[in-house]
Amino acid sequence: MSTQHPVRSSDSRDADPRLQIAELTVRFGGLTALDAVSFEVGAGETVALIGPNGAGKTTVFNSVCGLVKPSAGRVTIDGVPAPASPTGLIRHGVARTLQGLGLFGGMSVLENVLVPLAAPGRSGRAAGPGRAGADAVTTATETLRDLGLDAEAQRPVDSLPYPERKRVALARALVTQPTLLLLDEPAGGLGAGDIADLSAIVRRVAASGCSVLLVEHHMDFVMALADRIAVLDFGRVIACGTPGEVQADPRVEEAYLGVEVAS
Ligand SMILES: Nc1ncnc2c1ncn2[C@@H]1O[C@H](COP(=O)(O)OP(=O)(O)OP(=O)(O)O)[C@@H](O)[C@H]1O
Repeated sequence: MSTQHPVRSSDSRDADPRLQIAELTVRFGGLTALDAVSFEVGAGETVALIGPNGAGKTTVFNSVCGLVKPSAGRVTIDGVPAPASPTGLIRHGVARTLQGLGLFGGMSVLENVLVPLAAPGRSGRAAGPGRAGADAVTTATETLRDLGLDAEAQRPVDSLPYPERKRVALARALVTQPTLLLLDEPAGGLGAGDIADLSAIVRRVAASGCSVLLVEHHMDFVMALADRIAVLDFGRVIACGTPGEVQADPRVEEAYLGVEVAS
C-alpha cells in the first residue's frame, strides 16, 4: 500500500480514469482542508473515502462538484476539468446525493425524481432539454421501479419513512444515468436490512459501468462494498488500497479505526 498515490486497481480499465484528483489542495483562509490529495476512480470502480470528522471528505466532494475552488491541483472527469455548474455536471455524467437528502418535501416522489430531468441534459442521455415530458416520466418511473419505489410514486415525499426518502434521493441521482455517482453517507441512519438493499443497488450500478465515490462512516458497509479505499486525515491521504490493505494499516487504525498502535 502507498500513501499520496492514485487509488487504482492494477487491471485499470480506462486510459483516462473516470475521476482523477491530482495534488488537490484547498485552503480556507489559514486552514488547509486538503493537502495535495491524489486518487483516481476508474470506470465501474467503487472507491470509498473515509476518515475522521473534519478530515476533508466533504471538501473533496465539493471540489469535484465545483462548489469549492482548488488552491492548487486539479480535478478531471474523463480527462477534462470538472464542470462548475449543476447542469454542467449532469451533462458530464456526474450525480451526487447529499447527507441532508435535499428533497422537496411537499412534492411527490415522482416530482422529486423528475427535477434533474428538467435541467439541460447530456446529448444521447435520457436527461435533456426536450425530455421533461412523457419521456422523462417514463425514465423516472423506470428508475423508481428499479429501486422498488414505484408504488410510492404519487405520495408526498415527506410522508415516507427515512429509509425510503433516502432511496428517493438515490433515485433522483440515478435518473440522470450518471457515469460518476457521488454518495455522501448513503448508509447513515439505515438499519441492517436497508443497508443490505443499498449494497445490492450500488453493486448493480457499478456493474453497469458507473463509477462510484462514496463517503461513509459505516465501516462494515464500506469494507464489503468498496474496491478501493482512500483514508483522509487532516486533509492528507494517509493510506489507500483494498479494504484488506487499509484495514491492516496501522496508520489507519491509529487515525481512524481507533486501535492504538505501538510507535
Ligand atoms: N467553507 C468552509 N470554510 C472554512 N472552513 C471549512 C469550510 N468547509 C470546511 N471547512 C473546514 O475544512 C475541514 C474539512 O472539512 P470537511 O467538511 O471537508 O470534513 P469531513 O471529513 O467531511 O468531516 P465530516 O465527517 O464531519 O463531515 C474542517 O476543518 C472544516 O471545519
